[in-house]
Amino acid sequence: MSSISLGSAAARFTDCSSFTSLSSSSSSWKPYFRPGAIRGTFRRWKDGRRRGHAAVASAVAEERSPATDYDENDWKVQYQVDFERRFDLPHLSDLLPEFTPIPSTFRLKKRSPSSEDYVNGYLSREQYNGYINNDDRVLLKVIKYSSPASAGAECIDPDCTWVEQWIHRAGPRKEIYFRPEDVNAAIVTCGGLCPGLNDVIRQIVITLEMYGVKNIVGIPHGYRGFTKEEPEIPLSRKAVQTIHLSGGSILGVSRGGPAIDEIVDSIQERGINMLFVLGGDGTHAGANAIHRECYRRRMKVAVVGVPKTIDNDILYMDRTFGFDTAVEEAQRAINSVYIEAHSAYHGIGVVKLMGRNSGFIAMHASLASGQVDICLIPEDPFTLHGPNGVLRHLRYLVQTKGSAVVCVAEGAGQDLLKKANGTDASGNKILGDIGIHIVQETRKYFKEIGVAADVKYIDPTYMIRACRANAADGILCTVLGQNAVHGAFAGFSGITVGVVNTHYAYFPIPEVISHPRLVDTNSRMWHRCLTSTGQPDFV
Ligand SMILES: Nc1ncnc2c1ncn2[C@@H]1O[C@H](COP(=O)(O)OP(=O)(O)OP(=O)(O)O)[C@@H](O)[C@H]1O
Ligand SMILES: O=P(O)(O)OC[C@H]1O[C@](O)(CO)[C@@H](O)[C@@H]1O
Ligand SMILES: [Mg+2]
Repeated sequence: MSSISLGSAAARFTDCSSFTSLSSSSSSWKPYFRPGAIRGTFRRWKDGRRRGHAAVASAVAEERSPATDYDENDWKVQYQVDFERRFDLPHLSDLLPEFTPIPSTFRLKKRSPSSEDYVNGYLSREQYNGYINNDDRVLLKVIKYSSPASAGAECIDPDCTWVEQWIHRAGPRKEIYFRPEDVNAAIVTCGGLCPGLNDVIRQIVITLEMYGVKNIVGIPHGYRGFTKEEPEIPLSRKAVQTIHLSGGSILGVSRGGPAIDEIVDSIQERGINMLFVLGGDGTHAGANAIHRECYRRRMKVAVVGVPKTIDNDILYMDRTFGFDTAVEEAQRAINSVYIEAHSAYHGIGVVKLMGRNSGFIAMHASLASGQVDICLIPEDPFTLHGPNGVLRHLRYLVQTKGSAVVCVAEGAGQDLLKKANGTDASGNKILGDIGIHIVQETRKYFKEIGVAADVKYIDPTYMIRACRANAADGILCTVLGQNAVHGAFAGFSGITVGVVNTHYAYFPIPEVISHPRLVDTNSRMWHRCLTSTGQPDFV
């Protein structure tokens, strides 16, 4: 375990000279958040003291005015503080305030800065090397609603139609909380496979080495690798140089595994002080529990996640790595099933795609291919039988167009299947096979009505997941991997990294896994998909 000294948490927050109080400008602005407003609570109050947002929050909770600056606008402060508190990042110096940071060892420029490169104790702009300030924010959301009613719960003020939300920007900080020579970094990949896992592993290793880290290991087969018998896998730039050229994870994956206590015991015994966790919602729940247990034991361990899921079901992010590749591969399967169906007499092609809770892959692949007549997702219930059912529409399609293609997400229509399939080792519900069910019911239905139908079925799910990342995902993985390392060196723990409005941001883990991100069936995108397929309502 490393043990450099860290400074007070306040050292993380920088100059506040540009802060404008909320009330001083409140008459001229409507938004809940505006650039700088979120940062405001970290800054100087009217009494000249600096306080963090926690002080504002407790003052608001006690119905005191936190500072005269905030007097007239309690609802704004409350909402702002709530939002800001939710998205504030846990930092090791919150736990161990005695530690002070050191200048970053991550340099993009060849030349190290000399004393002339510093102005008032800070690196001059030229020497800044693209470092990110802890006060920098990325726009999560800005919406100008047409009426307060359509803004809904996001606007507390009855007149408000404007919502802005800002979150922490990812990237290298000019001060770091670990000496590279003290770092023992470990990487673990959990859950199911996903295109790009090797790309992220590779980039984490490369970036760690750029900071000067020598001790990097991989934990084999997910959290299961934290048992005593499992030896670590040594990692270096040389070892990972070409791993991104194939799919899967060189470390292996698994579901289930040891209890959090046992994992943290193992982290302690192995002396790991930076843990990079690649996985989905379950993995992140585990990562957060590990972070909290390390915190409880006062262990200086930075736990940083990188969300992995082809399902794209993580909140707030533009997309998760692997999703783009999955959509591209899914299109190939749709094209094959289309050709089969189109070439047969009264051909019906059914393709099942992944998507446990969320139909993003099915929706996007249907939109991309333009060959799908019926897209079925978990978020939009449907019936197979009856006058408004899928089967009646299939009959109409084969009799008018000659063929039809159905694209179904694996989590769709689970209410139509027999219940109680149990759970997997991680506690996830085992889904019934909706693809097979649709095929069987279609064959039965056409036989019963005496209309010929040639039903073909493709289940490409594991082929899609085992692919190597495409170019877009390759870039995403690279940037996420780098930012994961920057986050750990910056001293954050219990965080994860994602792309938001094309910028990269850090999130506290609980915020992104509070529930799965779902396709909004009132969204324009789902309506576009329905326009493209031409399917009616199936209820
Ligand atoms: N709530 C939880 N708390 C602690 N650990 C968890 C929790 N949920 C899952 N895990 C652990 O996280 C690991 C991965 O979980 P899971 O199998 O659900 O995959 P996932 O990360 O959600 O990825 P995928 O997208 O492939 O489903 C498992 O080892 C599991 O034991
Ligand atoms: O068969 P496995 O490995 O349990 O994984 C299946 C699950 O993994 C995912 O791809 C990712 O969560 C889901 O869509 C799917 O239900
Ligand atoms: Mg999951």
